[in-house]
Amino acid sequence: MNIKEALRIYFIMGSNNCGSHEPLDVLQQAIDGGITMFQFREKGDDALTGEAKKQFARDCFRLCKQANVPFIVNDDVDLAIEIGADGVHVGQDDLDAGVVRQKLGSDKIIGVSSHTLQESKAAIEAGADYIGMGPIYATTTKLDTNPVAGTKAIQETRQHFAQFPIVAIGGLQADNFAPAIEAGADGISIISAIASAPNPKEATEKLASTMKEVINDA
Ligand SMILES: Nc1nc(C(F)(F)F)ncc1COP(=O)(O)OP(=O)(O)O
Ligand SMILES: [Mg+2]
Repeated sequence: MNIKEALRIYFIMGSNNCGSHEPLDVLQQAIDGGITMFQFREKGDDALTGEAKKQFARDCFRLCKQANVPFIVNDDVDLAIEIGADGVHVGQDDLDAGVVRQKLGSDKIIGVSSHTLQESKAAIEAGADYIGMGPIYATTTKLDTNPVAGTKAIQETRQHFAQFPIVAIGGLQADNFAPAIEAGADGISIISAIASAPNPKEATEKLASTMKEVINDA
């Protein structure tokens, strides 16, 4: 699979990001709207735990598998292994990427959050397949996020690693993500712009059509 293409419209969701919508319906609409990868991120207030979390993960994975959308699990490496997910995303405070690679093997996708060139270098050396960089803009989705970073860290990492897959994250919407791509990101990670949209399918279609224009201009 081409990781850079998978990163184009990378939807991240948990059951507590969907407001009054039914989470599995939101995911199906996002798939129908053209997301290119999905991250199962069940954490924070009112997040599911235990067997309910596992079952929700299996249900999401089934929808992604039917559509050939890669399914990534956030933080929970054991859950990813148990259900046979396509990969894992870990942050700086989660399990070390090198340990994750040992547990998952070479054929799974490992994503790592990075905020600086130093963290990017470490993630790449540890065997990451992509890095998530941000937050580009202020976000209310992740309460313990780092300060707003803008696109500077993406530019710095891109200058040192011309081809390494980078996805931007943090407060991204159809009308504001272009600078992240122009700075060198291969794609965008989205939570609330899809999960909280009145029509998640149309919101995804808008992001995908805008991405086509931006990528062609970049
Ligand atoms: N979940 C993420 N996904 C991405 C992705 F690259 F996929 F866009 N980038 C960054 C994060 C943030 O990861 P982390 O710092 O561990 O916080 P949390 O576990 O609360 O998400
Ligand atoms: Mg994490």
